[in-house]
Amino acid sequence: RRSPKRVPPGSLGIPIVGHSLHLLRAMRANTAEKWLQQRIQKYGPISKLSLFGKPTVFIHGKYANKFVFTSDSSTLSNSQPQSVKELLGDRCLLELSGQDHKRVRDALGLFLKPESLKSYVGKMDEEVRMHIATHWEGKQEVKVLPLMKTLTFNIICALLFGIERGARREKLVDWFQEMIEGMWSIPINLPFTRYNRSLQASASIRNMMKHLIGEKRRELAKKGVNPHKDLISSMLSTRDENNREVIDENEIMDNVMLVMAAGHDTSSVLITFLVRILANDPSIYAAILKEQEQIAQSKQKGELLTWDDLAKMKYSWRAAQETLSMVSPIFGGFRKAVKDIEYDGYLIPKGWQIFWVTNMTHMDSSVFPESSKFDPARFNNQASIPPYCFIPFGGGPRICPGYEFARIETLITIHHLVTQFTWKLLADNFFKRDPMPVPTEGLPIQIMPKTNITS
Ligand code: HEM
Repeated sequence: RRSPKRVPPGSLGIPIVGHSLHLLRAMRANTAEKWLQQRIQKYGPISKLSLFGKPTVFIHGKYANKFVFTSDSSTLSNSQPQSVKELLGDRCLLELSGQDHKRVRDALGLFLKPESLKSYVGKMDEEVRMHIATHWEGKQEVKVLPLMKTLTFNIICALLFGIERGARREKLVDWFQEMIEGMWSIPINLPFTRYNRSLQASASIRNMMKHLIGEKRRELAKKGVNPHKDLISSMLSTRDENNREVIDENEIMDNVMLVMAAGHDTSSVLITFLVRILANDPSIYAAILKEQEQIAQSKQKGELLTWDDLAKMKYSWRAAQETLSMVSPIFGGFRKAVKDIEYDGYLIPKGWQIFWVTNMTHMDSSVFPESSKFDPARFNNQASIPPYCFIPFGGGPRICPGYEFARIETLITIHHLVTQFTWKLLADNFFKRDPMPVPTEGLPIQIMPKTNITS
């Protein structure tokens, strides 16, 4: 019998740096899962290490996922590495717990719930058409990842924040890329560090956002303005029974930063890797094309897609889910022990981090047979997937609120790409994690428009 006072095996490494460099190096070589498997072989299923300046316990498997996603705020709080907290701010959803988390999440949820999203489908379709006309038509080669980041960022700016196209959006997209690259980094702020560059980008974004929030506030003061026309206006207008603002300006700022970062960098990865699969596997391409052509044929020329059309894209979404399973945009996450916790016979001391990893269960053959085979059919019967095993969007009360938003933009984009183009990869299949998956050279492809193929 183990003593309940014993912390898990492993070592905490050297102060501050700990194992962060090992993990980050393995992520860049795309061997992070192997690195974690080696830890499991050496120390067993639970082990201690030190990541991003904090003592950490690594746990995995379906019970670990359930523990992470369902423990309430008296046991676990959400905790991000110091770098994430500094870059996004300490009032963003990722840092809030209990009632505070619920209050802010409810306000965001107003915009991201399916009933609201139904009305965005046509607008999203317009953004995707405009993107393809500008960046794909007439081209022979494109780089998919940077283009998908531009597209998903434009969608977020237009639909959620009402930020017009132009210089402001373009500056923002560059700053966000710079900021996101330092999300998981050792928090040493010296002029030559990645962390320092990300902090500078974060400060520039905040400055611009401050002006934007001011503009929205002034607009709201005018008569007849719809207080729910975008996410910022809506958060500024949410009042309690005493007509006081429910979400203060710091919370608005930090959550705008979070939604912009979380909302575009993830979906762009999903669409990019789906494009990669379609280039590698003609049978998946053919099945998606069949489904999408049936929908295209049912529409007039130029008619926008609708919510009902999306409901017919069942196979396409299963292929997207399988892509998420194989290359999860989010590698994993952190929680913090609010008190001493006894977990599987070990002590997790108060204040320590808990590190969960997304695709440890996706790649577990006892849960997903032949897990390394790309097989969208495993999602035919969603109820057959055991709870807390397919977790690209997390789970429990913190499950990603942008799930539907991501589904809609992915399906609309894939609809237009497969019905208008075929493509061929121009680089190898390697990808690194930085911390998001980045394919070699951003996935350059040769594109052939459909009309040229048939003529
Ligand atoms: C393929 C696309 C996406 C993936 C794979 C993804 C994945 C995730 C994951 C794993 C989490 C963390 C869950 C946890 O800690 O338990 C999360 C949280 C979050 N995501 Fe997403 N996400 C995606 C798209 C989006 C979009 C489009 C938005 C917004 C428009 C969004 C907004 C958020 C927010 C605000 C949170 C924090 C939720 C909270 O702490 O309560 N995500 N996402």
